[in-house]
Amino acid sequence: MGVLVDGQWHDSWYDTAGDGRFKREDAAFRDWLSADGGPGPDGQRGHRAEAGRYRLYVSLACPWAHRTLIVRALKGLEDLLPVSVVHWRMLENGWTFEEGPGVTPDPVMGARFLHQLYTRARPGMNGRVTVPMLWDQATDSIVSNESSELIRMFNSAYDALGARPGDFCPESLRVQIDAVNGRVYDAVNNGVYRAGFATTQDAYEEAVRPLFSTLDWLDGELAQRSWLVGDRLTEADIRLFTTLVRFDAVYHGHFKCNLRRIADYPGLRAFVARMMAIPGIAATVNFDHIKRHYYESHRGINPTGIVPLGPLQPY
Ligand SMILES: N[C@@H](CCC(=O)N[C@@H](CS)C(=O)NCC(=O)O)C(=O)O
Repeated sequence: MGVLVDGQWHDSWYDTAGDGRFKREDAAFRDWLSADGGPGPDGQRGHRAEAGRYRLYVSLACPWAHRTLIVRALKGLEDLLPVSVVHWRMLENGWTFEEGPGVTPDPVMGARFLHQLYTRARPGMNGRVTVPMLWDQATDSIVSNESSELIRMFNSAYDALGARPGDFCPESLRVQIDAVNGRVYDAVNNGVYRAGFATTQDAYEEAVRPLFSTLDWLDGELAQRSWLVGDRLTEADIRLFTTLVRFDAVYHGHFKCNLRRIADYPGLRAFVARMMAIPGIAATVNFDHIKRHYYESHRGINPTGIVPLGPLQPY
């Protein structure tokens, strides 16, 4: 794990010095992919969607990258938007393309490390090298490395190029979707990381308590209806799912989020099963990469790198 400083790679762990709290850095690349190359909703620089022009870099372990893989699958973008998968283990060189089951080599520059693509796009780059990342082969640069924005782009950018119909963030539900996303992001998606990477007892408890009160609330909501917003699958469900599906396998043990398991919540458990049954979604879930990434990469939390055998049947 490391960070780029003036374009040079430095091996370093997250800085929680001071109050013991993990703080997530904002994504560095925030351009927009659109059908006509026009600007994004907040005036971001636009890139025109074209078949085969872009490449999505993901880790199958990463819940943020997983969002983008799900929207890609639901929208049927497999032939329009190729994917490169990094190795699950993220140590002193960050994400790599080391050979391994499910890992795909980088065709853009034969990179060994993902940080080489980041410095190719921005030679003096400062900041973290993260997945997901969308590469533009025409401009030889990065469009975006922010998953919440990438899934909104994929939702419509390829519609005129043969994407499967489907709107996972309809205008009429957007205010509700944003409200649920905000709550789920703070307490659940990022909450598990704030618990796992905390380096003081207070910082840990400050993350775990709202995490479980939010899971209690979500369980109640999903006991009454199938989806979080309206009566259809939306982006809010996809964003919740990628954390829940990892929860019992890694967050419960490795990140010490162990007041309850998702298997103990009838509403949440049924929700994960419902998501897994949607055609295309189960194929985006790789428990081998998920478990091995967390337990083998975070040596400060799990120094031996031993990967637990359970749970027997995650889903
Ligand atoms: N805001 C980003 C966060 C992405 C992120 O933190 N990805 C993790 C993997 S789960 C990563 O690449 N971490 C490497 C690092 O922080 O150095 C997004 O949602 O796209």
